[in-house]
Amino acid sequence: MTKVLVSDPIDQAGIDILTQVAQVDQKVGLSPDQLKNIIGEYDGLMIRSGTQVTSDVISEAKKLRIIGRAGVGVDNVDVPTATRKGVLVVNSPGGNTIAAAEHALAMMLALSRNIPQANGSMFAGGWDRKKYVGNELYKKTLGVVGLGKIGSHVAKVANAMGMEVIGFDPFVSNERAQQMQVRLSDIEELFKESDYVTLHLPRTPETENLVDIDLLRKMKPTARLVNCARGGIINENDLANALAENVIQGAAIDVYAKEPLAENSPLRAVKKGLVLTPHLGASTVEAQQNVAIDVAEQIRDVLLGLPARSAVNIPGLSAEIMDSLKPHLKLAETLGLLVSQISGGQIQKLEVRLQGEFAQHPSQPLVIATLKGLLTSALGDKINYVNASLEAKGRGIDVVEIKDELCPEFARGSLQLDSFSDKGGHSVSGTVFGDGDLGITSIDEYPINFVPSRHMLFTRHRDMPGIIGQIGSLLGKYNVNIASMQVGRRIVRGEAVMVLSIDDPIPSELLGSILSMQGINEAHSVTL
Ligand SMILES: NC(=O)C1=CN([C@@H]2O[C@H](COP(=O)(O)OP(=O)(O)OC[C@H]3O[C@@H](n4cnc5c(N)ncnc54)[C@H](O)[C@@H]3O)[C@@H](O)[C@H]2O)C=CC1
Ligand SMILES: O=C(O)CCC(=O)C(=O)O
Repeated sequence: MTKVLVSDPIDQAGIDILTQVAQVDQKVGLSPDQLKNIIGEYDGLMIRSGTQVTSDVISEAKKLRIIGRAGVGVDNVDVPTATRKGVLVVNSPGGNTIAAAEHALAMMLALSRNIPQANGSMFAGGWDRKKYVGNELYKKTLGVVGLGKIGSHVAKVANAMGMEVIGFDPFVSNERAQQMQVRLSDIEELFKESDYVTLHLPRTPETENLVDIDLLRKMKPTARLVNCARGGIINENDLANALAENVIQGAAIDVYAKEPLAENSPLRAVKKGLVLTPHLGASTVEAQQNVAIDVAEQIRDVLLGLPARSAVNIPGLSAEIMDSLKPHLKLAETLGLLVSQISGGQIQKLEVRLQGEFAQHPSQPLVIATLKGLLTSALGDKINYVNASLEAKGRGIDVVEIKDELCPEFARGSLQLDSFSDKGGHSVSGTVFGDGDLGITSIDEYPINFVPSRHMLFTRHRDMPGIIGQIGSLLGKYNVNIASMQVGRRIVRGEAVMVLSIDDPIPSELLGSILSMQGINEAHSVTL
């Protein structure tokens, strides 16, 4: 029975999708040890930001295939460990964009008009109109740090509200910034010039403590800072001190270095100018439905053997790409399997030659599929699209990609793998026909033409009368049925290759007998 654990509160729409394919256990609030103890039972795990999926947890997983994060940030998942274990990590990159952007805008407005303070005072019996005079956003300068999905929506709304928007994002071009009506600046200038600064970048080793007391001191004393991105980007002690010393006028914070925020956090002791929310950026009914559906559908698909839309740890391999490249990926995997089984040694280098149509597609998925095929004989079902590149790297396989847009021989181009091992080199190539069928078109540069089948016998032998008949008789003796045969050679009576499609695998004793025949240079049993 396929089982999925849901360990954070997830909208029912997502649970309904998961129950189409799995038994769904909802266990919210598990301690790290409790999660470790039960994770072994599950094929899928669905979380929000509350569950810490540490390397210890992933190490205890026995059959986990997918971790689905109903949201954007995957900083609560040890993605490198998941990748090493071949566990797919998926998220919902766009499901809560609007919710998070609107929360940041709400925080700016709440700060400018003292709404939380005025509200508190009203419920305490007060009526203070002088104390809570605020500022308008109109004509003020907003600095947006991180101009991705959320940052660009904030910029759009801010522009519409009459703000001047400047931005800092090292990965955004001037053209893109112009489209967003954002003037790019460096980070120090942005902090200096802005009346409001809002953060919309990920937490990474580079962005941790990015906003410290030095940067805060660059801000205007009237400036306000909003963080609805990730905790840890702002140094919380520095922010508390900056507010206490009137270095800046205010801040609104939704996310914290450690969540839930500790009771004795210096932020909780700040007396004025600070608005805090408990990581509510994505907490709208709409966003929670969006992310639950988006991620549950991906978990369902992966458990059914289909690709995921937003895989975090197989970049460049979206469901759309996998769908459009289906036969090409199948060919890449098949050639990888084939070359690994005829190589016979420890492969040290693999050249992946993409020609014609193959060179026009993104190469990364095709290379990953090749490596998956190449390592399947050694690793069985432990190898998949998630960990294939990492496993190949770990085994010291040097992968070289060669692209050639021309391919005069085959209308749809061709893919060739050249492997180099301690036992010498081998080469296989193939193509995809118009109807999506696969064809193997050469082995060790001998032209050949066959449709790959589950079991095959491959030989390199002297091209001389009687040798093929002898192999046929031996197969008959072992009751191995031949489905089809293909022979390729370059010189008459020189060396030739033969591929037999057979109905059953070749027993090792039979392979030994074939290898001991006169004129046989190599024989390999291949299973795809
Ligand atoms: N408070 C909440 O509940 C939510 C928080 N988030 C967080 O919001 C942040 C932004 O999310 P999205 O816009 O969806 O991501 P995104 O990936 O679309 O955009 C992030 C942007 O940050 C930029 N960036 C990366 N490093 C940078 C640096 N050192 N300086 C400046 N810019 C840098 C990237 O180039 C990218 O354009 C993420 O940290 C995400 O986890 C997202 C949803 C809800
Ligand atoms: O799941 C949540 O509520 C947090 C959302 C969030 O921070 C994210 O999507 O990155």
